[in-house]
This record gives sequence, structure tokens and C-alpha cells, in this order.
Amino acid sequence: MDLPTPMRQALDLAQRAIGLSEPNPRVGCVIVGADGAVLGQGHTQHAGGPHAEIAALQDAAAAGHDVRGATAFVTLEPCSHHGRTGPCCDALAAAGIGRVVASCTDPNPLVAGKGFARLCAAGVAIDVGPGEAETQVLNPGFFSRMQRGRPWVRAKIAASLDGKTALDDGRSQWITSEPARRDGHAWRARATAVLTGIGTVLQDDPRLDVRLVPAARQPDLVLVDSRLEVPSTARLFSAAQRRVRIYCAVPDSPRRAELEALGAEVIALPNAGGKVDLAAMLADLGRREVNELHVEAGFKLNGSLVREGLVDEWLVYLAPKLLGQGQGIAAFGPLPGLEAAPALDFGAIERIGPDLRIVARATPADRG
Ligand SMILES: NC(=O)C1=CN([C@@H]2O[C@H](COP(=O)(O)OP(=O)(O)OC[C@H]3O[C@@H](n4cnc5c(N)ncnc54)[C@H](OP(=O)(O)O)[C@@H]3O)[C@@H](O)[C@H]2O)C=CC1
Ligand SMILES: Nc1c(N[C@@H]2O[C@H](COP(=O)(O)O)[C@@H](O)[C@H]2O)[nH]c(=O)[nH]c1=O
Repeated sequence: MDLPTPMRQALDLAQRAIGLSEPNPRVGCVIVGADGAVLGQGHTQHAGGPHAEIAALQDAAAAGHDVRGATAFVTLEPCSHHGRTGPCCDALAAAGIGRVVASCTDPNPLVAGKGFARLCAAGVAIDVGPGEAETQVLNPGFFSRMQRGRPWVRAKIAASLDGKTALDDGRSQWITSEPARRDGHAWRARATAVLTGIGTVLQDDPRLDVRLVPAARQPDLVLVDSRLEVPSTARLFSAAQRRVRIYCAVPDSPRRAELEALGAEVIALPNAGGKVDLAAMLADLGRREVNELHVEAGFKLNGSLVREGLVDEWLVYLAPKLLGQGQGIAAFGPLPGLEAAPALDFGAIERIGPDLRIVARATPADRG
């Protein structure tokens, strides 16, 4: 079905909220008069700032447009609750908007349908549906958190053409090109948080921040470190204004206070094997409003995440290089074999500089 032009414009605006609106969804709004002229438009701003509908109403007011009787095209059900901002449905009704066309109902079970009900009660006509699939694709993390109580997990891997992600001795070396690494930073920037394992920190001392592309905010850093071995001097602590959470398996470690003094939050979630309980960690991150979780980890943590069925999407960069048998480390530790392998669907495949970028998603049946 062809989308109405204003809804297409609203979806384009929603894209601009990527990396900005966390933990709020990426939403766009276009207000159109009876003659089809655009009266105001906007998208979700930073958390605590205006939602898309308010930004569009403000835009219309700034241009001196009268929106009474106009139609608001918005990519998600207008909110009905007092959160960091006031309810958008009340603002639309108070401004005299005559009709709201929304892509879909809010996936938050606590508020779903309430915005529409309030608009109806205020005499505003409602249409729901155009752009629903596009809104879900744009907001996998928000929908995942609301519907499954955990983030959308996207694991990035940078590998040689034969799938090796590090040298045998674990030495850090760039495998992929500078354009591919810059592209990887853009994916970091859209995530609420970046996750890594202690093995990667001890080997590479990575920063795992966004430096190669502009960023409205730095994603949080999440570290899986069973025994709290991360050195206090690790570079991941040096990024300014970034929240660092460390999941461990030792509730009473003497290192906790030292790491907390560096500003890190330390959370003990042990599993039966004395490592971090990864499913419980994802549920905890969901409660802490993490929408998209960008994983850059080594073969051990990647392997555990795959074996537990916790990865929703793969972002794989392949460099035109071959390391061959006996050289280089595979992207994953042992997996259960071809019969039990998780089913994946390829999505977009693009060339980034000299490398390839492949996006693959776990099929819905294989997502947790
Ligand atoms: N090319 C690429 O895309 C990337 C490559 N790398 C490379 O990977 C290498 C490091 O790999 P690796 O040592 O596997 O590091 P990881 O980042 O996978 O960290 C692994 C550690 O996480 C801890 N852990 C805690 N709970 C769990 C759990 N439930 N499941 C699995 N692990 C858990 C374990 O520590 P403990 O035993 O203490 O419990 C384990 O040793 C480096 O050489 C690095 O350069 C890393 C990232 C990306
Ligand atoms: N080797 C490799 C990558 N490795 C990943 O990048 C991390 C370093 O991040 P930073 O310290 O922020 O620059 C490193 O620890 C590992 O997770 N990434 C890539 O895009 N291409 C590559 O060839």
C-alpha cells in the first residue's frame, strides 16, 4: 500500500531522532491543512524535550499557522501520560486538530490505546495503520523493550572473508577498513548502550565510544566481567559523560567500591556456572530503558549470547582478506552444530569502502 505523502514525511523526520531521543521512540509528526499544505512538522527531541507532536505544533505556531481542523500524521499513537513531558493527545486536542492519522498503537501495554481513547473523547477523528511496518523497523529497540522486556540485541563483528575476528595471540589489529569502522561508529551512535566482555577489555583496552561520526550523545557502556577484573585505568572509563554498568558474578568483591568511585554501576547477576546470567542482564537492561544494545565482544561472549538465543541481529563487516586455517580466531566459541543452528535471514548487503556489510536477523521463531 502506498503511504500518504505526509506519513512518508513523518517517517523521514522520525529518522532524525535516531541517536537523539533515547530512551524515547523515534517519532515524526506532520500537520497538514485541508488544502494539503504542511502547517508544521517535528520529531522527538532528546529525553525530557518535546515529543514529535509538540515539536510540530510549535513549528506551526512559530510560522503563524492556524491548525484548527487540520490533520496530524504521526508515526506512533500520541502519548496520554505525564512522563518527562505532558500528554501529546491533550495538546493536539487543545490546539483544535480535527483528525489524527497514526502508524500504530503504542506498544507499551500500560498506555496502549489510551491516547486514541482520549482523542476520540475530545472529538478528534482517528485512523490507525499507515506506516506501521516502517515504524517498527525504525524502532526495534523500543518495541522489543515494551513487548519482551529486553533490548533489541545487535551484535557487530568485523572479520576477514573467512570469518576470523582477531589474531591467534589475541593482538588487536584492524581487519576492516576505516570507512567500515566509521560506519560501525554510526551504529554505535544509534544504540542506547554498547556491550563488551572482559576478554576484549583486557586484550584491546578499547574505548567503544562514538568518535568517527558526530553524536548527539554517547551510548552507555555495559561490561560483562564475572570477577571484576577490569583495570581502573581502562580506557572505557575515559569517555566523558557516559554511564558505565558492569555486570559481575561476585556480589561481595572488594573491587566494587573502587569501580563505583570511578562512576561505574556494579550489578551482580551470577548464573549457576559462576558467570554473568546474560538473560537476567538483558531483562535488567530493559528495566533500565535500554532500547538497542550494540554488542562488540569476542568469541566467548558472542558464543554464549548465540547459544542462549539472545542475539536478534548481526552486523557483519567482511574485509577482502584471508587468514586461513590455523591463523586467527573465529567469531564464536563452540555452537551446537548445523542442525541446531539458529535460523537467520539476510537483510541489506552493502559495500562500505573495500569491505562488505551484511545485516542478518534471527528469524522471528528464533528470537527470544
Ligand atoms: N573483530 C571484532 O569484531 C572483535 C574482536 N574482538 C577480539 O576478541 C578477543 C577477545 O575475545 P574474548 O576473550 O572471547 O572476549 P569477550 O569479549 O568475549 O569476553 C569474554 C569474557 O566474558 C566473561 N563472561 C562473563 N559471563 C559470561 C557468559 N555468560 N558467557 C561468556 N562470557 C562471559 C568471561 O570472563 P570470565 O571467564 O571471567 O567469566 C569471558 O572470558 C580480542 O582479541 C579482541 O580483539 C573483540 C570484539 C570485536
Ligand atoms: N578489529 C576490528 C574491530 N574491533 C573492535 O573495535 C574495538 C576497538 O574500539 P575503539 O577502541 O572504540 O576503537 C575492539 O576492541 C573490537 O571490539 N572493529 C572494527 O570495526 N574493525 C576491526 O578490524
